[in-house]
Amino acid sequence: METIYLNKRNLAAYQDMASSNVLALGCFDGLHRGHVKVIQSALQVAKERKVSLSVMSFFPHPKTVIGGKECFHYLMPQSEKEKRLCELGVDTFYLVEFDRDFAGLSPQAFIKEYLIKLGVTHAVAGYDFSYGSRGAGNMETLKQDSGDMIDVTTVEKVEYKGEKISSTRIRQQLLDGKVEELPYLIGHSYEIKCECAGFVLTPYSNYTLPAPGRYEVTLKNKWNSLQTEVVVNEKSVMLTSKNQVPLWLEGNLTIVWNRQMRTERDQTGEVFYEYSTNESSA
Ligand SMILES: Cc1cc2nc3c(=O)[nH]c(=O)nc-3n(C[C@H](O)[C@H](O)[C@H](O)COP(=O)(O)O)c2cc1C
Ligand SMILES: Nc1ncnc2c1ncn2[C@@H]1O[C@H](COP(=O)(O)OP(=O)(O)OP(=O)(O)O)[C@@H](O)[C@H]1O
Repeated sequence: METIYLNKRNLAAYQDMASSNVLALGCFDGLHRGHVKVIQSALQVAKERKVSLSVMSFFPHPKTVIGGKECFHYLMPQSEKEKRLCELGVDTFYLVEFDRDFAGLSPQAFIKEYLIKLGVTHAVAGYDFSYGSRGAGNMETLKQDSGDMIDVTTVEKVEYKGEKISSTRIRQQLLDGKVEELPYLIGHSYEIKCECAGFVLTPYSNYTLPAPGRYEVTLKNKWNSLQTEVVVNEKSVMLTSKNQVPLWLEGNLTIVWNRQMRTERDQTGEVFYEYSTNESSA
């Protein structure tokens, strides 16, 4: 998979090199089940049409530019998104620089300069995708904005428990410490890559830590895995003292968040921990 960091300065050069492709559109932070459905739908169209599959995403997240949100909780760094998109069969990943100039493009200008001139013949996105200044363009206007040059597939809402699966919902679940339910939203447990030194696990940037508390997790690298307990503080994760720390834990690790543990007190007032029981099923 080729990743192209696209901006107004290099756009013309990539337009010159463009060939026919199917494009999936959106931010895709966390690559949850709704996102995967969009990309799989686009892959199917690309196979039918025998053309390549592209994904166009925006960085930084539009909400940080439009909404002025300085502290934004990303679910995954771009490097992780690239890895997952490659596994999903994407040939070209356009990461467009989202700045105020870009946000001000009219819907028609965006479709012409960033889709038609980049060889897009079919666009795929979810039912709620929007584009162009003030988010005025949507899935109903896309074909018309392209002067009928681009066909459109709209993916219907993917839900869990009657509500849309969204990156916002996943962020909220993490901030509430409810990691047990995330496999139903993401398709697998939430994972964070980190650096382990002694008892301290320091997450790399652009992940969202679950709320402070105690969790049952799986720690893994390429060769080993260990089911254990950790305590989350403001910015770091600590192995609990009862852990025997095997040597292989030092260095790069992935934390797989399995479930939060509840704090309980026995009759003498002594604190102990139990697995939370509010697990849900699909
Ligand atoms: C060219 C362009 C201009 C945009 N301008 C705005 C804007 O002015 N206001 C806004 O809220 N969102 C704007 N957006 C962001 C979209 O509303 C939307 O968040 C983005 O296309 C990503 O889609 P997604 O949120 O479905 O992933 C713009 C998007 C594009 C592609
Ligand atoms: N649950 C869903 N069902 C179908 N399509 C979806 C779903 N969630 C997102 N999409 C589509 O996936 C693409 C990426 O969407 P986006 O990054 O805005 O995800 P999101 O989960 O809605 O994010 P946020 O909560 O930050 O708005 C868009 O085309 C969007 O319409």
